[in-house]
Amino acid sequence: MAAGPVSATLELPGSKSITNRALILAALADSPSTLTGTLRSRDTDLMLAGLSALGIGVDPDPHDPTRVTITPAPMHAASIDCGLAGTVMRFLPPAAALAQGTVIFDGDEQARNRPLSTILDALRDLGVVIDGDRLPFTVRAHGEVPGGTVTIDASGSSQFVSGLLLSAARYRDGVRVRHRGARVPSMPHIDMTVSMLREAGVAVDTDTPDVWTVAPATIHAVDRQIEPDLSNAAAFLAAAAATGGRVTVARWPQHTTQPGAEITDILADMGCRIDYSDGNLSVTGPHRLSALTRDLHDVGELTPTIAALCALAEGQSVLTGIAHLRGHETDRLAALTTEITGLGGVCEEIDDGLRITGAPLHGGQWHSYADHRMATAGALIGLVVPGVQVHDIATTSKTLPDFPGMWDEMLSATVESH
Ligand SMILES: O=C(O)C1=C[C@@H](OP(=O)(O)O)[C@@H](O)[C@H](O)C1
Ligand SMILES: C=C(OP(=O)(O)O)C(=O)O
Repeated sequence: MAAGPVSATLELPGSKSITNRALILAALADSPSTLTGTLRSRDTDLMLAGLSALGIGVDPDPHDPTRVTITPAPMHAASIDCGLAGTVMRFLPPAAALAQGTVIFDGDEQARNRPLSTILDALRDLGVVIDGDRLPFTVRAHGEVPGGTVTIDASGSSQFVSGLLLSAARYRDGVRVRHRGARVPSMPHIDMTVSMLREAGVAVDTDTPDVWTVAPATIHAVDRQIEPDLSNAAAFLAAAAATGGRVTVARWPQHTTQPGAEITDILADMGCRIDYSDGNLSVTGPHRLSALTRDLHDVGELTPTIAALCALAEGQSVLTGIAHLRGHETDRLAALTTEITGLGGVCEEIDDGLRITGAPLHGGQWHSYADHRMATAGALIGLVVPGVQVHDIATTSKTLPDFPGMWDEMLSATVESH
């Protein structure tokens, strides 16, 4: 529990989404790249380990592990652990298809349920030989991929499109991806992919909606400074919202492709005040949070944080556009419903989202389902509800290994300021 309204200033480590894109692009580039401020967490370390297993040079600075030099090299046979990371299981196979040899992919037991066949079928259509439709699967690579046009239904995950585009310039004929189906979620994450490809000198045609075309091209090395992870920042900003306190996140980018930036708009809708000055973003929580009715289709990964706040808000919230969260780290709609209800809250699953009505909550167990964002959502509720026990808080190491330390730091800064 927080001793009162939280009051803290924090620095967040690098963005998971930018780090894992930058690593793939650096591995496929024409010369070495140095990435500064990379996220070092389970998801990004699995990406580093996967690239290294394929033969790519991976050299963290011994004095600063967030500064990593990636040296492209011919890729060879390897065994790769994807853990539970969507960005590894969907971004690495298209790159591994350019190796010379057999590449075996596996991951956590729970990762075997995550949707994957869409991108594996797409790779088959582009000329890659793959055994299997989900983890574990094997890519039988022979150094070249023909490429071409492929039609997929990406309504289950934007990462199917991003994964194909990131390696497309290295395929013989490039790649044109056409989406056919219900709308693609997390579209800003695809825009992030396109923008990073363009920064690496790769032309991407996005003139036709739901069609992305990458011509064969050299991927140029880019030395990047990775921005702080704004989706991870969201949990800390939400702490200000939940307690009526004030949290400042330093180095908040003025312009960003990270969808997590939308948290400010969402918190403002719930009654928070947002201030931005000199690169610092501050959120001040209201006395009582207002309910929220919102389509979260573009920012699905913020859902656990927002749902936790809705459980604490006054009135009925309706979160829509997030049916695809059933294929995230866990079925997040079911998990949030079970855990919020377990603390006496009112939460029900609807077709494409959640309906949550603010109600007095009581203490109890909050299960994390190996999902980093479920764990942080439980911690958030535990700030204002006595006796909430979050199981397996260590699962936050997926994208923020020091979450428990940073959370404690935020709370101790709060006590000092009272
Ligand atoms: O490309 C990315 O970096 C991501 C895309 C989104 O995936 P979905 O489109 O599967 O939601 C997001 O939820 C995930 O956390 C990261
Ligand atoms: C959905 C998420 O992760 P992944 O990259 O594993 O899909 C997430 O971080 O909320």
